[in-house]
Amino acid sequence: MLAKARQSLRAACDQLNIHPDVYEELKWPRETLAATLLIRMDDGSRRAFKAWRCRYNDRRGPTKGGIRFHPNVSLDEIETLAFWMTFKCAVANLPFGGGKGGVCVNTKELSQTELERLSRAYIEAFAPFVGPDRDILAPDMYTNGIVIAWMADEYSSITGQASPSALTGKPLAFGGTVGRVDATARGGYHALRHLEKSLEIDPDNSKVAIQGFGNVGYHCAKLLHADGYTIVGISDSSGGIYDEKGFDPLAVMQHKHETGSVQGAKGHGKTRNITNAELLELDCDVLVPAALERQITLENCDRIKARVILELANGPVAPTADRKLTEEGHIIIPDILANSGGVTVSHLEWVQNRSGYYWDASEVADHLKKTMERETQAIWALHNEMSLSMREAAYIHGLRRIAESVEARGTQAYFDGA
Ligand SMILES: NC(=O)c1ccc[n+]([C@@H]2O[C@H](COP(=O)([O-])OP(=O)(O)OC[C@H]3O[C@@H](n4cnc5c(N)ncnc54)[C@H](O)[C@@H]3O)[C@@H](O)[C@H]2O)c1
Repeated sequence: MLAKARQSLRAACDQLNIHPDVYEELKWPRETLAATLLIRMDDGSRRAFKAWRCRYNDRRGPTKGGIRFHPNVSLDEIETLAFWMTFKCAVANLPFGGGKGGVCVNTKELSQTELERLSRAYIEAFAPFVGPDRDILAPDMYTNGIVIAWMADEYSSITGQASPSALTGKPLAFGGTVGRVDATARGGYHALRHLEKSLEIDPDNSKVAIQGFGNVGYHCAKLLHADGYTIVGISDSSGGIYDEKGFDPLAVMQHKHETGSVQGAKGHGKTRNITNAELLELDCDVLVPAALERQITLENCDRIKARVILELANGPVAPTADRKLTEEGHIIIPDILANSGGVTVSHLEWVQNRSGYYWDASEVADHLKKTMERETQAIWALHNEMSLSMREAAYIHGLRRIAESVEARGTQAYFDGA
């Protein structure tokens, strides 16, 4: 994945005439640390888990990015996600570079106490890498507020002082910010709403399918449902559900809490169970991938019917599929814009922790809305002016900002006296 991301970067640098120093800086991560976490399990046995933390680029500020707990986590995935974070932070104009971390683990096989030991072991292994001015951690797939609280607690124990700003996504009582829980979904929602007119979307007559019903997918469903969109399809790791007449996301979440799956939840009409593959191919206006990367590939992109794809997951559309879908007229609101609301509010958490002054919900919400609208508008304008896909426009928008920060430190032209 990183090799592919690098190819797109090369193309964008060439197209924009960006100084070669910039590509040279961005083609590899600045540093990646690997560790093996050894955990004592509840039955007394020992288990080893592979873990990574990557700081991709810190020209615009300390690196920032989530930690993913998933059985398929790999070095390539972590470095690619850190690359995307670098651009995402630049797209949102935050004073951060990009980072990412992960542990190869199926959290469903761990007890809560084992999960706590694993979370603390992660920080123990990577503490020298981390810090409010170095690398700031956050939640990602299968790492929630309590995991971050254990990590923040461990980090404070190691450093011997309260350092809440080294991790964001903390619970409110532990220095978290209001508005973080649904920030990623809300950011994507603002991006979509801002484009509704341009894309000729009428919420009251639009059908939405959402893949993934965790933090991001659930809150997105709630926000769009409240605006009149009909949520016709929802899925999680165990499969999906479809109802032409739509679902109430709250009722589906209640069902998931009770049974562990969205399957079996009832909608407003004739509900049926579907597979995750079918969910992506549903007849709908807006498709929201909010689970894993590479869900839409060359293999299934011909069967995608949604005109608009709002990428709340990171990298859900493979590059080859992205090209094909774009040529066919689908509009893809790319991940580095669509899901940047999470890191935007994480930045506010970091600011509040550092200043010791906490904002109220409306201040956070206003800031998020303004940021999303401003950056969405800029990217939409670039997309139109330069006849680019929205993804290309978003990368170029971020790349320009990163390039400025690299060039501010001097390029070959400066040293040649040109
Ligand atoms: N949480 C954030 O603030 C944030 C920020 C930016 C991007 N993202 C991205 O959004 C995506 C979802 O993150 P989240 O925080 O909601 O995670 P989460 O762990 O809360 O939820 C993930 C959901 O995806 C489902 N899922 C897992 N495998 C699946 C599969 N094969 N098919 C369908 N569904 C599957 C799970 O059942 C769960 O409902 C990830 O790609 C993440 O990187 C999250």
